[in-house]
Amino acid sequence: MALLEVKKAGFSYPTRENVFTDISFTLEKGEIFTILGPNGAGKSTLLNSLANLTPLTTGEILVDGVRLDKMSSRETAFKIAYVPQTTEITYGYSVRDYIAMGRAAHVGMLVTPKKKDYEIVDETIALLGIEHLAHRLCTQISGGEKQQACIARAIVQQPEIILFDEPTSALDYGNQLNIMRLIKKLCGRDYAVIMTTHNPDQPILLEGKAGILDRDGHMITGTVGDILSEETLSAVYRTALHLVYVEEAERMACIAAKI
Ligand SMILES: Nc1ncnc2c1ncn2[C@@H]1O[C@H](COP(=O)(O)OP(=O)(O)OP(=O)(O)O)[C@@H](O)[C@H]1O
Repeated sequence: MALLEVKKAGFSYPTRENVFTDISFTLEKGEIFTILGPNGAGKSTLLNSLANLTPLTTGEILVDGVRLDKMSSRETAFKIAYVPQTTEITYGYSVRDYIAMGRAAHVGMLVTPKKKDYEIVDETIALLGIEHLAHRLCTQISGGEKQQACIARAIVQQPEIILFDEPTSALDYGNQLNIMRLIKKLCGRDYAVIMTTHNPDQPILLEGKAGILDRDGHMITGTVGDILSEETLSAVYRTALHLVYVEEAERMACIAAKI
């Protein structure tokens, strides 16, 4: 039995039918699934369903063989953590206390985290290299720094699957690559990761599985090597793109044609 099984998943909003249809894939511990697709294709909508926030219209999602829509929010929190695209942190918590809130499913909603919980929080702060932010107020940090705090909060939840919605959208280039390295490290620690991105180089760097969602709500899935082609990427982004092997970087790269 797979850790995550998505079977013929489909979703419609009352005002927007078939945002995605007939999506199927599986994910095991330690695997990464990167979702690409143009603006408005339905990537965040799919993640919302995978996070058990919005139920599918058709099909089903199973986690360890249990239907996700039958799980309570606490049961879901033990299995799945979600890092949404934007999080408004309006209260004046310190970054360390905000991250500690990720322990809620373990300690109880209104219970103060214990020493052991703060040890997990501090380990995660060190893992992300954001010690300098720990005692700053969430209301006084930048967008990219908030994104890093949200990622840390998801990790301390100690789920089995982490969903990242464009986790690098607010980050400088160095920190984008740090998050890619962190995601690889998380997979090495047996977390399964699903993330969306607008950067086709990211699935190439991460390897593993990928899905390309098109404007009609259809998704092709497979290994990165199998499904990322110049034809598919150029069609999805409606622009000429090349996949070239870069000797110095020892990898393929997605390069836009001259503009
Ligand atoms: N609450 C809603 N009600 C109706 N339609 C919605 C709602 N939220 C999103 N949509 C529409 O559903 C489609 C998919 O939106 P979604 O945010 O999932 O796309 P996305 O692939 O994540 O886009 P982006 O890359 O721009 O973040 C879009 O056409 C969007 O306008």
